[in-house]
Amino acid sequence: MTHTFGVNLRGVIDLLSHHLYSSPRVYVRELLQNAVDAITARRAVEPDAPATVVIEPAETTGTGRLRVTDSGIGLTEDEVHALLSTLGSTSKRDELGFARQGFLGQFGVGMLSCFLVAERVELTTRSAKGGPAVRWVADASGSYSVEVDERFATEVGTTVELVPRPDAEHWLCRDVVAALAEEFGSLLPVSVDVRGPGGDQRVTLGELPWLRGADESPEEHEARLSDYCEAALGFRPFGVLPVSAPAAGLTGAIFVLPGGAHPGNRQAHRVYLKRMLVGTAVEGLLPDWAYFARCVVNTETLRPTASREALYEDETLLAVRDQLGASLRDWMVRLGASQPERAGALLATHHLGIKSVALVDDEMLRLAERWLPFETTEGVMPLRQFRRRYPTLLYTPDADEFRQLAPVAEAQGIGLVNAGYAYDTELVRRLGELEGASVARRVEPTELLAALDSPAPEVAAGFAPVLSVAERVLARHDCAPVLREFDPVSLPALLISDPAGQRRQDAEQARQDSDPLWADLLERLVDEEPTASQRLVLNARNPLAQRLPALGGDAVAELVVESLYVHAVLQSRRPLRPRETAALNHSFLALLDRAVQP
Ligand SMILES: Nc1ncnc2c1ncn2[C@@H]1O[C@H](COP(=O)(O)OP(=O)(O)OP(=O)(O)O)[C@@H](O)[C@H]1O
Repeated sequence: MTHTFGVNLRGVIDLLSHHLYSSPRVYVRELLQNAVDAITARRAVEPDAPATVVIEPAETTGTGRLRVTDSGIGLTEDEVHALLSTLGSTSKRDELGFARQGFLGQFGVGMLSCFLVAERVELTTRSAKGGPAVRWVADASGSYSVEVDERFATEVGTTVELVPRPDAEHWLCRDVVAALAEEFGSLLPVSVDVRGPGGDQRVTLGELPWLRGADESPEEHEARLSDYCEAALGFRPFGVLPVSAPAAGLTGAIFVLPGGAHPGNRQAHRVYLKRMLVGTAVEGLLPDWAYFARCVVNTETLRPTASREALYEDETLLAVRDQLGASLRDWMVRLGASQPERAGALLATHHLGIKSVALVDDEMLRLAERWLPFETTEGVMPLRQFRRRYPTLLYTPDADEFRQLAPVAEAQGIGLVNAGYAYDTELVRRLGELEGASVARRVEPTELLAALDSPAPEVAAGFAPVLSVAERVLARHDCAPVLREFDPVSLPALLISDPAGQRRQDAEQARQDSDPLWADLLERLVDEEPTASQRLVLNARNPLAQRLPALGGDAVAELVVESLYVHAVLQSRRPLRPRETAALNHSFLALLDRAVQP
C-alpha cells in the first residue's frame, strides 16, 4: 500500500526562513516575481494588456495589512486548487518539467515566503480565461479555504493581502516595503508603484540604465552611468565600460574603482536575473585579478541557486567570467593607446591586479612595461623608459639586495632594477622570455664586484697587513675581505653575498643536520667549494679605509674591521645573526672605550 508524504507547513517555513533565505525581506521579491510572471503570461495571449503592479503598504490600507495588486493573467478556481494549494506546484514549467522561458519563478514555493512575515494570506483573483472571481485564504498552520463569488473582483488580475504576524508588522510598513520594492524591482519591465499619503511612488526605472539612449552621446552616456554607479554602488567610478555576453543573454556595465581596492577583497557584483535583483554581493562574475572592478548586469540564462541570492558555478558562468575579463583587459589596452595618462593613473592605482594578469597575458605585459613604475638606479620609472638607457634589464629579485647594491651600481654606471616586490621578478623574467634572453638578467652580486677597479699595486701592498688581520676576523662570519676602489667615496665597505659560497654554507648546515650517509656525500660537496659566502669589499678610495694601514697594532685593526663588517650588514638590511650582534656590541663598546680614554 502506498501513502503520500504529509508536509508540516510550520517546519517548511522554518526551513525557508532560517536556512534558505537570508532574511524575511525576500517576501517582497517573491510577490513582485509572481505579479510580473502573471503579467508576462497575460501579455503572451493579450499583448496590449496593462502591465502594472500597485503596492499598498500597511499605513495606506489602514488595516495593518499589505496589499499587492497586479494586472496579470489571474487564476481560475481549478488553478487555485492545483497551483496555489499544492507545495512545489507551478505554472512556470512545461510538461517535461523544464523552466519555461520568460518566467522568473520555477519551483512552486515562492508564495510560502509570505509566511515569513504573515500569519494569513488572502488572494483574490479573476482569470483572463473567464469564470468567476475566486478568493483563497491560507494560514500559516497549513489550512486554506477557497470561495467563489462574482463580487470579489471586477478586473482581470490578482490581489494578495498579507495579515502580519504580531512580531513582523514593521515588514509591511511603507518605508520598508518601498525600499525593498525598489531594491529588488527597480529594473523590472513593468511599472511598480508604492502607494503613499503623498501619492504613488514609482520604483521602476523603465529601461536598463546601461542601454544607451537614441539621442545620447557616448560622453553623456558615460556621465549618466557614472551617476548611476555613484547612486547604486556608492562610488564615482574611474572608468565605465558597457559589456555584453549574448550566449548568456547578459548585458550590463563594469565599473572600475577609483582606488582603495585590495586583492583580498571579496568580489561584490550586482546581478539581476530577468531584471529582478539576485544580489548585491554576488561573486564569480569577473576573474580574481579584476578585484578593482564591479559589475552590474542583467542575465536571462544564468542559473540562480534555490535561494535566488547567488549564481550556480556552471559552465555558462565560467564562460561569462572569461568573456567579461577579456572585455576589461581589452578596455585597459585601448585606454593605454588612446589616453596614456589615464591608463598610467589606472595602472598605478591597481598595479597588483594588473601585474598578476601581465604574468599570463602578453598585451597586459606590454602595458605594464610601458606604464608601471619600477624602482631603478635611474629613479622610479616604467621599464620601457629604463630600457632606453640600458637595453638589458639587470634586476635584483630582492628589495634589500637592491638597496645594498644600488649606490655602488649607480656610481659604476650600471643600471639596476628592483624586482623585489610582488610579481616583479616573474614579470621581468616574462619580458625576457617574450623578447629574448638578453633582455632581462638577474644581477649576480659577484658580477658587480668584477666591475669594481682594483687598486694600484703599491696601494694594495700598503693594505696587505690589514687584509690579513681582516681575513682572520671575518672568517668567523663566513666572510672574506677584498680590496677595491669604487664610488661612492663615502662608502667605506660593501657587503656582497656570493651565491656559490651560500650554497656551500647551506650544504654545510645540511651536513650537520643529516644522517651519516648523506653527511659523507655533502662533505664532498662542501669541500669542492671552499669559498666564504660573503665578501667585505673595502673601498680604497674612502678616507676612513685609507687610514686603516696606518693603525697602530692588530687589536685596533680587528675592532675597526669587525665594526665595518657589522655596519655593512646593517646597511644591507639583513637581520643580524647572533654572532654578529655579539660582534656589534663588543666592537662598539671597545671603540667607545678607546675614544674616551684620557
Ligand atoms: N499573482 C499571481 N497571479 C497569477 N498566478 C499566481 C500569482 N501568484 C502565484 N500564482 C500561481 O501560483 C503558483 C505558485 O506560486 P509560487 O510563488 O509558490 O511559485 P512559483 O512562482 O511557481 O515558483 P518559485 O517558487 O520559483 O517562485 C505560480 O506558479 C502561479 O501559477
